Amino acid sequence: MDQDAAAAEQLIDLPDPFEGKYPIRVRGVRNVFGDHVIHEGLDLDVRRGEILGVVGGSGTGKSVLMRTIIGLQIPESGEVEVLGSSITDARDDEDIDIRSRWGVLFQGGALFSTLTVAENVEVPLREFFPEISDELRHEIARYKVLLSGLPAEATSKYPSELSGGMKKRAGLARALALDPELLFLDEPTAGLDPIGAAAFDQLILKLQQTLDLTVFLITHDLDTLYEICDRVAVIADKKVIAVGTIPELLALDHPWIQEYFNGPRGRAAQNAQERHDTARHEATLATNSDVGRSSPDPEGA
Ligand SMILES: Nc1ncnc2c1ncn2[C@@H]1O[C@H](COP(=O)(O)OP(=O)(O)OP(=O)(O)O)[C@@H](O)[C@H]1O
Repeated sequence: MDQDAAAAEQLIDLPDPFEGKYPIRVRGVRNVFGDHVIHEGLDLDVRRGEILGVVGGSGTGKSVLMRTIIGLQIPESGEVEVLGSSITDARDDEDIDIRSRWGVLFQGGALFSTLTVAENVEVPLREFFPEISDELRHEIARYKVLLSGLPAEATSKYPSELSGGMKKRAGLARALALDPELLFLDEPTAGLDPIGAAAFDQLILKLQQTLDLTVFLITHDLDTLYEICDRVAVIADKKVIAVGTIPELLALDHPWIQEYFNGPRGRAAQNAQERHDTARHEATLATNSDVGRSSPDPEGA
């Protein structure tokens, strides 16, 4: 090999500088438990500022993938890069630095049962910012609880005193404690009634827009996918077999994708979404025509 070719190969081998477009990049991940292969050659890019829904049949490895991305599961091979830093190669201090830039809502909330809601929210603040005063830490926790849609009284309640929906909101408040750039949500609407689930969807959407979050959202909830996800990643056959908008996925002829989105529940969610879109459109038209009626006539007629 001549010198130029060797130099070119070296350049190609250099890692891409992090330009912020893909805060999460997963390449060739293989996860195995015993002789059970969960992921084989799994790739995924998550775009900055999107809500990415992650779907797949039960046991296909959605939670294992999330745990791999946040460094709780070490893959047998492959690479995971978050915010430009390798998770798979991270030294301890780097790892801690990156951990403070994401928030996680685990299935079931994973709240400490012996701590109040506010104390739960304070846990990451104590860990990453031990220098801040008690007063400021209490104030931040209270603010995050309110931001998550809980009443102020909830701060002093214990998890056992909360409904399922309130527990999710408390878990969300804790996930938001450090003003994260990335939010990981594992089945956030599971176990909520349809009204509670829809409200939680809207809360996630509002927070994502207000706080400029990138959201990795594992769900089985078709309404959530239609209502708030920008794109959806489908896990099947041990890898991400497709990523795209729902119309893009519907154009694929993979049997699981077709059954999922075009089965009875998928069609019901699609119809519900169409009805919502029509209602929103009509409401916008009605508001605009009201505004038109009450506005002064620009021509002075
Ligand atoms: N620590 C572990 N040890 C052994 N097996 C595990 C471990 N964690 C997960 N698994 C197995 O890996 C597979 C994928 O699990 P995972 O929880 O990621 O599935 P999932 O797609 O999130 O499923 P669900 O939709 O039902 O929550 C399952 O068969 C599970 O039993």
